[in-house]
Amino acid sequence: MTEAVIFAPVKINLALHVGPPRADGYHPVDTLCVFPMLGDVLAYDPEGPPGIDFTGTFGEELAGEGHADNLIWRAFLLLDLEPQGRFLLQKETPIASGIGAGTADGVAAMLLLNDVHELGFDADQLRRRSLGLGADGPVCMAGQINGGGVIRASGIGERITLTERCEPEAIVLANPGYAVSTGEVFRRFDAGDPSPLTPAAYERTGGAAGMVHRNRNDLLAPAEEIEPAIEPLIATMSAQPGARAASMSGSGATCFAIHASATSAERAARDLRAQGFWAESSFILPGNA
Ligand SMILES: C[C@@](CO)(OP(=O)(O)O)[C@H](O)COP(=O)(O)OP(=O)(O)OC[C@H]1O[C@@H](n2ccc(N)nc2=O)[C@H](O)[C@@H]1O
Ligand SMILES: Nc1ncnc2c1ncn2[C@@H]1O[C@H](COP(=O)(O)OP(=O)(O)O)[C@@H](O)[C@H]1O
Repeated sequence: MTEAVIFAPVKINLALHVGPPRADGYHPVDTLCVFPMLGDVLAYDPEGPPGIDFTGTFGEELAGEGHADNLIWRAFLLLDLEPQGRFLLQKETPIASGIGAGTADGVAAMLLLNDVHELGFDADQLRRRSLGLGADGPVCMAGQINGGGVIRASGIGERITLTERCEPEAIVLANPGYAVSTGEVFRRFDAGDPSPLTPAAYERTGGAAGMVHRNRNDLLAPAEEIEPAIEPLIATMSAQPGARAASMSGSGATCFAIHASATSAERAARDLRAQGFWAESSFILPGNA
């Protein structure tokens, strides 16, 4: 068998409405996600010695954690497959940063294993099993299978209620350089005595920027309590020439801005890097459906 390679795009929550916790502690959400052409690259050699090698800008950070704890390795368990073979992860995305990159790596591993070992799981089965990667599993699986587009998820993230093509708009991502724990952000959200969940507004009018303007990220305020650099970063990104809307993704601390053109997005990312942020510009993947 030959080595197989897959790209694992990150997830951006254009909208993230959250309700008070359920009895099991998990929170109901209604979220609209898109997938920029930014992410990690995962290769798999089914005949290599068992394990994961790490490379790329953020590879070293993960190498210390060992392969058994990596979401990539969990893919074997979720597909009822005996762990085998060697992965190479080119890690180009910040860890624990609200863009579901670890989850996307796990999803990519599930897709590779399903393909290489001809396991025969269909899209529905893969989506259901991907919940074992975390609440973000199904939305990341749906996004990767669809090649992007707008994916809407509810429940705690397991119910995919919309999959639609979108425009390949220019986008900038920036991170202040601190990992923010998702669990801790949700705990702070609870301390704010949350109101019942309000559904996110979805209309194509105004594209991705319209979806940001019509909605909220309910985790922004609690994330900001943990990482005060978030609000000023959003303000900076909103004020950059060509920016049409800016917000924070997921539980943070990665922020994003939708841009009028690739040129303004590239310039904005360059300026943010010069200010010391991790920043990249790209396009939103339009998707197949
Ligand atoms: C906030 C979101 C928005 O897309 O994204 P990220 O910030 O992680 O990218 C997700 O809901 C995160 O999904 P994920 O990161 O997979 O969460 P999990 O590993 O399942 O859970 C991490 C922690 O968040 C809490 N959690 C997660 C999802 C949810 N709907 N309610 C929760 O209360 C869990 O209680 C747990 O303590
Ligand atoms: N392949 C992976 N990439 C990133 N983080 C991973 C991976 N596997 C396991 N993790 C663990 O998952 C946690 C958060 O993952 P990540 O998806 O990056 O967060 P977020 O959804 O907030 O962007 C980290 O604490 C990290 O230790």
